[in-house]
Amino acid sequence: MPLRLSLIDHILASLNLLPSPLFDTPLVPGIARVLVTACELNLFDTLDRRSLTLEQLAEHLDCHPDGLKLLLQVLVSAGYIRERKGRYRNSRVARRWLLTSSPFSVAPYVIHSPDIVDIWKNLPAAIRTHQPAQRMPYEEDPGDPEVQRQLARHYAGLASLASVLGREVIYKIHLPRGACSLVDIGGSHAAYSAMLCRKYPHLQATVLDIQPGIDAGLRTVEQQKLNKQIHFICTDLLRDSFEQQFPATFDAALYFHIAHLLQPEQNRALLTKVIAILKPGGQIFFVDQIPNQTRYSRIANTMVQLMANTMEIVGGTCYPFSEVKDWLQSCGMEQVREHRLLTPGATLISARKK
Ligand SMILES: C[S@@+](CC[C@H](N)C(=O)[O-])C[C@H]1O[C@@H](n2cnc3c(N)ncnc32)[C@H](O)[C@@H]1O
Repeated sequence: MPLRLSLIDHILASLNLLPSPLFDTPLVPGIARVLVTACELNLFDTLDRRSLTLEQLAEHLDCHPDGLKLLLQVLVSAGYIRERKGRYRNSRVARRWLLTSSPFSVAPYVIHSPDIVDIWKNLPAAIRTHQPAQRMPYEEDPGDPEVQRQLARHYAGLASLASVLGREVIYKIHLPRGACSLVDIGGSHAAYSAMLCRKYPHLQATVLDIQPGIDAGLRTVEQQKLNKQIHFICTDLLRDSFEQQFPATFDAALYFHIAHLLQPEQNRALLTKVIAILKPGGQIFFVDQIPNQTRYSRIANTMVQLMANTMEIVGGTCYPFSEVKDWLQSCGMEQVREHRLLTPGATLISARKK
């Protein structure tokens, strides 16, 4: 965790004797920038399974030792690096969450996070006007090399998030016996489809997305050798008709992290199209940041609140369970259930077509 308070810090802060707002800024954004820099330098992978002296590490990373030492001091204070007798090694947190070799690595999401921070420069405008202050990255010109780099960071970040959240979500998804077809709405990197295809080896998944998302998904499919099970269709979810393209034959649909991008009427319209291509008895699985889900996790609530602020800037928001349930029921779904997840900030909702 970036801010690790000592007992004395904690007591003084709870007595309101410390200027706590100065921890939130500039201290936390400063630690965040240090962490992003360390990931971009590949510092944690360089320390994988070994400890190095400052000079050795500086040589590997092509850095000046005096500059690197300042970065390392913050990483040690923040708990990402340990230092003993002049040698540096990864902490437990870094080994589990930041190493490329770890199945739980969120390093690509850390590297993508400055793109999210950049959106927040438009927060005052969005708060004042309650209108989108900038476009979603998907609406930018995909031919622009800077947009291509940003989207590549975005999809890599989302795929790494899937490696953490996906295990829990996929464990909770139970497809009916004999289910063989899945449609993954805006599934891009295809990481969730890939996990479900491994859980259900007879499943055929169809991922619908724009071309840059599909390019990310094709890399997943190639790495995991799932090209016989996962297929892609380039489509505009909002504008294109589904029924002409697909017969109503899907056993299940994933609607993961799509709702927060859209306005309520757009969600209703898209869900209507998705549900129309499900078989009777077919299931939809919906994952998103749902407000007010937990009283016990302040982190989870703050993450959802920040996501709602971020989405407000680009024309979306986070929706409560009652609203999602209403959309699903009005589109002909029943048995709408929410499933709490341990991973903070996400909720799974499932429903069945009548
Ligand atoms: C927030 S991402 C979610 C990706 C994935 N489902 C997940 O949970 O990680 C939203 C996805 O919707 C796709 N998308 C956004 N607008 C779209 C549109 N109009 N047509 C097709 N795909 C779209 C994006 O490319 C992206 O893959």
